Amino acid sequence: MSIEISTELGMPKVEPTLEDKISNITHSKRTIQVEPAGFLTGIENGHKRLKLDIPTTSNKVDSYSSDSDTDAEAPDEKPFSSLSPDSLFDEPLELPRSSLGPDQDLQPPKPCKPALRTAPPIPGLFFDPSVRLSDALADEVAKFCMEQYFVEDRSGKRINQAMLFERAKGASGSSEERHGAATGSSVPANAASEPIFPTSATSLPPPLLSLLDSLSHILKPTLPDETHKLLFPSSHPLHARQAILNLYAPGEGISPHVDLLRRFGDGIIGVSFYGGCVMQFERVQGENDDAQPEASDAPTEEIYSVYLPQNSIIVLTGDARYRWTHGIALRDGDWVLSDGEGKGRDDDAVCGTEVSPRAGWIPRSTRLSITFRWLLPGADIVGGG
Ligand SMILES: O=C(O)CCC(=O)C(=O)O
Ligand SMILES: [Fe+2]
Repeated sequence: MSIEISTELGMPKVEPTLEDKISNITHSKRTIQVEPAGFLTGIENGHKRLKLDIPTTSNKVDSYSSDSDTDAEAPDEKPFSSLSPDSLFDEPLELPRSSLGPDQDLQPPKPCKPALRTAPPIPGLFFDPSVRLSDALADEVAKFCMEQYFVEDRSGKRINQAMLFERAKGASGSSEERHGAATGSSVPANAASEPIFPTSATSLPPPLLSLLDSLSHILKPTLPDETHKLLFPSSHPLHARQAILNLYAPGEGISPHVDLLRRFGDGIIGVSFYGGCVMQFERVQGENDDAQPEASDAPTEEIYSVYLPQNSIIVLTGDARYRWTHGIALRDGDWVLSDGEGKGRDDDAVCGTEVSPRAGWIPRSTRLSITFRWLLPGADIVGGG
């Protein structure tokens, strides 16, 4: 079953519940699938899945051909083809806009500042382009996700987002149960006002659990101990994880956002599959200043762009998670500093009509991302009214 949902992209000040999102959205674009793993009561079947078919603007030409460029009510609709409804801004933000037009697909946006290939100096952001999943593991995980979640629905629409949940260990019910296949019937039409998660299935599917296991090993030597512990606690974790899977066609992206403050905790892991893209980080002005108690040394720039190659891993904690937005511009490709360049030096980038000879245009291909986040207490109580 499909449910039409829509969202105002002018973001609400009060964080919406899933029910709010289902009932209030008006401009959204993603066809999403929710794979519940059960921490709400009320639904018997552990394999229900919810598809939310959202009016799409995934066609990049459409997104630029509209004459509503100055439409103040939907300022963020055009530059991005996708918006995770689970990752809304806490405040509206002015979005960067690509200068690409429908006939300029392979033209770089100008003025242009090529993206870095290494981590920018944002506290709490960990990224090392040489630390990657093996091709074999990446292929296995991506293949599983594609076959399991990114199928066409009955109307032929491509699903491009799936959310998977686990249950916190120690919560009532068996924490050891596993569920893999996302098969079964859809939720009832009034799902938005009912608990949508079953009680039986309680964990992420095995390929994602082994991905987490590998990530723990791969990241161990590169992360500070406390960051590694935050992401991969050795004893039972306090919180349940959510995995959000996003599939991007070339030209698609995600609006700059801070992952919901009251729904997700600190410590976010993002993995890129199939293709790379540039992720842009922009310091949040003012609004989230009290989200985290400790202040940090201010980086010199307000905006950084970083190229995330295939099979790479990025970790956001602290400031990077709470005080900086992340987003992916709607573009067919990205200007990226050449290999060996971009060690975080400001003078590597050239702006204006010239682009640094040390930068190259990397066309986008299909990209799958898997993002792991901790669900905060109460974040599982969605849609129950
Ligand atoms: O695709 C990505 O890497 C980012 C996804 C994201 O930020 C989100 O779903 O909140
Ligand atoms: Fe996000």
